[in-house]
Amino acid sequence: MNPAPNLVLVGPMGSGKSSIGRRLAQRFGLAFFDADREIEAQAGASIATIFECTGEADFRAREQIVLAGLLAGEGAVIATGGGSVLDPRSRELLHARGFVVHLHVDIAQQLARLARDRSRPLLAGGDREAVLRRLAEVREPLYAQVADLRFDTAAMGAAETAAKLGHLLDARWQATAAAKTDGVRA
Ligand SMILES: Nc1ncnc2c1ncn2[C@@H]1O[C@H](COP(=O)(O)OP(=O)(O)OP(=O)(O)O)[C@@H](O)[C@H]1O
Ligand SMILES: O=C(O)C1=C[C@@H](O)[C@@H](O)[C@H](O)C1
Ligand SMILES: [Mg+2]
Repeated sequence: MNPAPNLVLVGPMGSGKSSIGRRLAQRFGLAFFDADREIEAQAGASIATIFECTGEADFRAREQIVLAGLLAGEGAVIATGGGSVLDPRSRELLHARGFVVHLHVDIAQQLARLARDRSRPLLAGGDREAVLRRLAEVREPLYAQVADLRFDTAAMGAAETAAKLGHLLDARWQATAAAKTDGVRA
């Protein structure tokens, strides 16, 4: 059984990890952390600048360290970055320290949701659809590997997704967390 000290959202860019995570934290009265924003705060630079100046490998190293730090805590909702599952150490920690929800979205929806976005460096050059397909091929099995629950967000807006997922988690995660963690606001 998963001790589930944290509620963690994984999934591809535009699946709603940040927007849904913030709403779920409000619903459950828990702290909210967005790993991408924590990386930026620690680096004193935007993700785009990190990619540009020190490269993706440096970003991934930072991502692993930040995620490990967040997962060491308890009682939080954590929105991960889309590539957080690439690192095997992160996958192990996600499994050990979180009730992990895989937010699923199809590529057409991703393209629509991110159409105006200019902050994600992996989408900065050229054929966005091809990039998203390539990322999905590698990552979808990894999201599935770490997930306790898969939730399809395709047909819903952000508020409805958060409400429906929150309701599902009342039974699935909240009960587990309340029974299994000591002193955690659950
Ligand atoms: N279920 C949803 N329905 C409609 N729009 C959504 C939904 N979830 C998120 N969005 C919108 O899609 C955009 C991207 O969402 P968000 O930033 O939460 O994705 P993310 O999974 O955190 O991406 P990343 O991995 O790049 O951090 C935002 O503008 C958000 O409002
Ligand atoms: O899917 C990815 O690899 C990324 C997703 C974002 O959350 C950021 O972590 C960054 O833009 C890279
Ligand atoms: Mg995000």
